[in-house]
Amino acid sequence: MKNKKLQGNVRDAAFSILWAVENKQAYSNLLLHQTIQSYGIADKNKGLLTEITYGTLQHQMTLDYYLEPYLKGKIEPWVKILLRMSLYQIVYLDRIPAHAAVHEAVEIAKRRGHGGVASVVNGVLRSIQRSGVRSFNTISDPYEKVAIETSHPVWMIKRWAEQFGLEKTREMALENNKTPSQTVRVNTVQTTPEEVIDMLESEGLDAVQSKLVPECLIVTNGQPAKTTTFEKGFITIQDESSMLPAYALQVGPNMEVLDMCAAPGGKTTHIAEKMENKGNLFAMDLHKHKIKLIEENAARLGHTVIETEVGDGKKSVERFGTGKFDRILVDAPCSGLGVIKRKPDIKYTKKEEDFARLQEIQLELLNQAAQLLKPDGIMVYSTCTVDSIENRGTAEQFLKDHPEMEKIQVSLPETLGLKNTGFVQVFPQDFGSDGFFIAAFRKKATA
Ligand SMILES: C[S@@+](CC[C@H](N)C(=O)[O-])C[C@H]1O[C@@H](n2cnc3c(N)ncnc32)[C@H](O)[C@@H]1O
Repeated sequence: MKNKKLQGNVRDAAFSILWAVENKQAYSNLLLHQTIQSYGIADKNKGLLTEITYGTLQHQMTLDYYLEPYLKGKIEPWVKILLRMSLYQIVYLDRIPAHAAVHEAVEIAKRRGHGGVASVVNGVLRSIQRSGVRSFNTISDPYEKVAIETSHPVWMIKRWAEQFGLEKTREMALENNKTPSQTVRVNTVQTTPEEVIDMLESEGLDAVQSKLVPECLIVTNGQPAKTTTFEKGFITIQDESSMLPAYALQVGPNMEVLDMCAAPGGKTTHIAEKMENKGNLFAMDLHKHKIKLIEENAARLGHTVIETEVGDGKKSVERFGTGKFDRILVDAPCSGLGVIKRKPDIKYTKKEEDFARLQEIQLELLNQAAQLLKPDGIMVYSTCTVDSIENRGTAEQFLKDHPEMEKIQVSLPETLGLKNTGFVQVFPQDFGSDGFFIAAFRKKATA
């Protein structure tokens, strides 16, 4: 393939991202920002670029299923990517006329390859356009059918089906292919939701208060990260589910608090707000470059209560000693299966063998947290995944290993209306937010 980039061209930019995701294991969300800059994509076209890139990734296996009958013989990998993204536009984007998608595909094929490739691309796309896409009804295996229909690997569908049932799995997988909503958290130390709605409106954005978490606003139009309201520290960009751990922690002013896996600081800054910026809040993370992000966020929001610390949570007793904290959040590294809607490439890069290793790390971090906690102190374990082994499995194993700890009800905003059975698993389809897990523990006063 010739590496002929066409400045300002949305489809060429989308193609280059999809190529890098498939061949260089690049992350689509990071690459999208870089590509917008390097291609000089106009503001009015950024939405379309995002839609084509994420949409193609989200529906990749379905698109391959549609393409398969037309791809006789060997086809170069880059041509397949071009076909996928063009077919995505034809099948899923009503506002793009099919002839425009085919025309753009042919132009890219000519520029990056040659006339022969362009005529194959033209032929395949026009044939599918004429005959329509094939049905899923011929797939007899029920797991494979859901996997192809929703574009998730078969092992993932089987694993979820065993844990939650096939119907719930299908609902979740379909939800994962929707566009995520944009939510922001109001910095309640500085302002109120009503004031922020007015500020955002005066900058041309539309926002409404969420019915679930009181300090959460849903932005229905515009880019909140580009506003003065954001720059001045009145809001944080955060998914609504990620706002729940600070509630579960039952944290208040003048406490000694540790956020053990803190970067980039979304939850640290929320905890600081619940502490009314009074007390001591240590924000630890293993990676130095990520610590900088916490510091930038804290400075922007005006949170002076936060002290950052590069360190390994697995060695935090060495650092802090035992019985030091009133509250500890362990927002642990996890498989991230709850955020597929935002990072569709996770579906294809995760491997089932990653899971056992993750539970080991999670248990090591929780084991340290238990020792760091004061008697009667509360710790919260959270993940952004939907997997019973890492979630309930890790939480139950932790309780077995630590008789000095007891499970407590997860404290949540009442507006959420979640039936609280001790551990809370939010599914992506419950509220349209990320999939998330929360468990809360208290150290027995006699411990
Ligand atoms: C789920 S993310 C945390 C997100 C963060 N709490 C927020 O809300 O913005 C998990 C974090 O754990 C960090 N991490 C991984 N292993 C760690 C360890 N052994 N000790 C401390 N932090 C670790 C990663 O660098 C990553 O930033």
